[in-house]
Amino acid sequence: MSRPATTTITLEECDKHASEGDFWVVVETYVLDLSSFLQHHPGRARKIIQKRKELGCDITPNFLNHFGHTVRTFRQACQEFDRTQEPVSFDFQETANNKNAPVVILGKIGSG
Ligand code: HEM
Repeated sequence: MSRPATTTITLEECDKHASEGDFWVVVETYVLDLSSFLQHHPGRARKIIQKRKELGCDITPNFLNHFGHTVRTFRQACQEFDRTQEPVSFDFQETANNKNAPVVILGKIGSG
């Protein structure tokens, strides 16, 4: 069964969102909007920006080096996205008190 078009995003589209105020990355085919979260990343904004410059928008291997609880929080949000097929906004425990720093799963990489 095909997915609704709104949840399928091309790599080319993701590539365009590379500025600090408009910053998307891909982890395990999920497209994440980190525009709000970037400045609150516990490992500093520049770590993510630097990896994105080196690798392009898919930073999967680097994200998967994180603590287990960070990866688990991400995967739970992915499950919710798969269930609802709608964008999912979530907080990591490190930034949960700062409601201005959600990560949003916008969709999944596909051919459009
Ligand atoms: C979707 C959310 C996140 C993304 C996309 C992300 C991405 C990244 C990337 C690409 C790096 C660079 C790794 C490298 O240099 O190889 C990094 C480093 C780091 N991240 Fe995250 N991260 C996220 C969430 C978090 C959270 C929730 C924490 C809190 C536990 C965290 C803590 C760190 C720390 C401490 C480092 C620095 C490690 C070092 O000094 O080399 N990140 N992150």
